[in-house]
Amino acid sequence: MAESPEARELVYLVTGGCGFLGEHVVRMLLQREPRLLELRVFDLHLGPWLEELKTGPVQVTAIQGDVTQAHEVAAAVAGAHVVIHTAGLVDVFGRASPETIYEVNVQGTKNVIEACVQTGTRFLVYTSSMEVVGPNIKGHPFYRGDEDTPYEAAHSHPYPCSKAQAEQLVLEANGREVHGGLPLVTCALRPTGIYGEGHQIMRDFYRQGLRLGGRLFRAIPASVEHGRVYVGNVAWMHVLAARELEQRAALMGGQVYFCYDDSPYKSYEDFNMEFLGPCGLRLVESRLLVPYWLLVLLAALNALLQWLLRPLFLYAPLLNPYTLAVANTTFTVSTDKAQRHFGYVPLFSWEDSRTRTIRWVQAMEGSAQ
Ligand SMILES: NC(=O)c1ccc[n+]([C@@H]2O[C@H](COP(=O)([O-])OP(=O)(O)OC[C@H]3O[C@@H](n4cnc5c(N)ncnc54)[C@H](O)[C@@H]3O)[C@@H](O)[C@H]2O)c1
Ligand SMILES: CC(C)CCC[C@@H](C)[C@H]1CC[C@H]2[C@@H]3[C@H](O)C=C4C[C@@H](O)CC[C@]4(C)[C@H]3CC[C@]12C
Repeated sequence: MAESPEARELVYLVTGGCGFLGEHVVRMLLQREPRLLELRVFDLHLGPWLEELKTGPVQVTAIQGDVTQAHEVAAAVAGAHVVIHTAGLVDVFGRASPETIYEVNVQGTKNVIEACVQTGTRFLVYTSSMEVVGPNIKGHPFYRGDEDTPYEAAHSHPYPCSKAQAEQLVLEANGREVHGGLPLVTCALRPTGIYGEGHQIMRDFYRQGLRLGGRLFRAIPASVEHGRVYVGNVAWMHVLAARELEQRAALMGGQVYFCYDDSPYKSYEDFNMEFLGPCGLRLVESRLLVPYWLLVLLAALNALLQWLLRPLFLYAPLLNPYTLAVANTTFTVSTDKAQRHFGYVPLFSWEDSRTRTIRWVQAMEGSAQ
């Protein structure tokens, strides 16, 4: 006898659903959550691509809203079974003020939690970050660690500080009584550096390489490992975690999970070359040309210029003391906690992830291909 299709009855809300990760989560939910009845996509800026999703069997509701506005969040959350909170201000380049970063990342997360409590939504998955742990300001390496590896998480930059505070709020909210009397169940997912279709920084590196005549110059020693994870696998992990939170509330509630897959351990630049190489760029060894002390000096100069020029215009290059420290400190994870707790196995192999990302770079406007 053919299996009867599962009833469509669940309402999901994805905050930040039009961002790099958010779009992948939205598309993954539509493909892989058969019980979905309505999908609410909440974002400050709605993408035109949402329109094409509105013709399928799931009701896709686009909500233009701001997570810092408690009433807008509460209205969007009301009646949802599950919230996946990916909205955030990802800024390590000094584009936004520290106050704005806290307002969006911390106050925004408080608003999401309070909305769940007030309206009776029981399941909340939060997109945290590896940066909640490190690299720390002391530059200590974190070499293929897991969720229990001891590490001194000392931060000073507003972005990791805000993500750490928000994650803490989400974990503390686990077990709170929501409207209707049942407990809230929360968990936090911590991606390392996400890559894949739509990754703005990969786009920036590619364009920079084209401007430099097809070359990029190595700044970070090849021996420094930087954790990377494919966006499709991060999205899949969110979908699975959200699905399993109800059945495995006692095990998963209040837990953190690193996001991982089979992407190889490499330096930030060598990893990028896995995609940019096949698209015509090459990485020039430049250790003698650009010694590390010069990079530190350039990064400090960029920070000074940013401060001096701020009254006139925003100068926010990729290289600053913080990004240099992150790129130059080994931080990689090796864990199977998500598999043990909720059956996560990467949906995309490394080969798939690589091929998809290369195709996306090749399709970019102005591509060398
Ligand atoms: N990109 C990475 O490598 C990475 C790694 C680890 C964790 N994360 C986390 O993943 C999440 C998504 O990151 P991303 O890389 O997709 O960033 P992104 O900037 O592409 O997406 C963030 C989305 O949030 C929305 N947003 C921002 N402020 C908002 C507000 N006030 N109200 C409503 N929506 C708002 C933006 O419009 C955007 O669509 C973030 O929480 C980030 O901290 C990202
Ligand atoms: C030294 C320069 C030549 C290279 C600069 C690269 C730099 C812009 C990159 C390196 C590492 C990147 C971060 C890392 O992948 C992880 C995260 C966590 C996530 O929560 C937000 C993005 C962030 C901070 C990446 C930003 C870009 C970084 C610093």
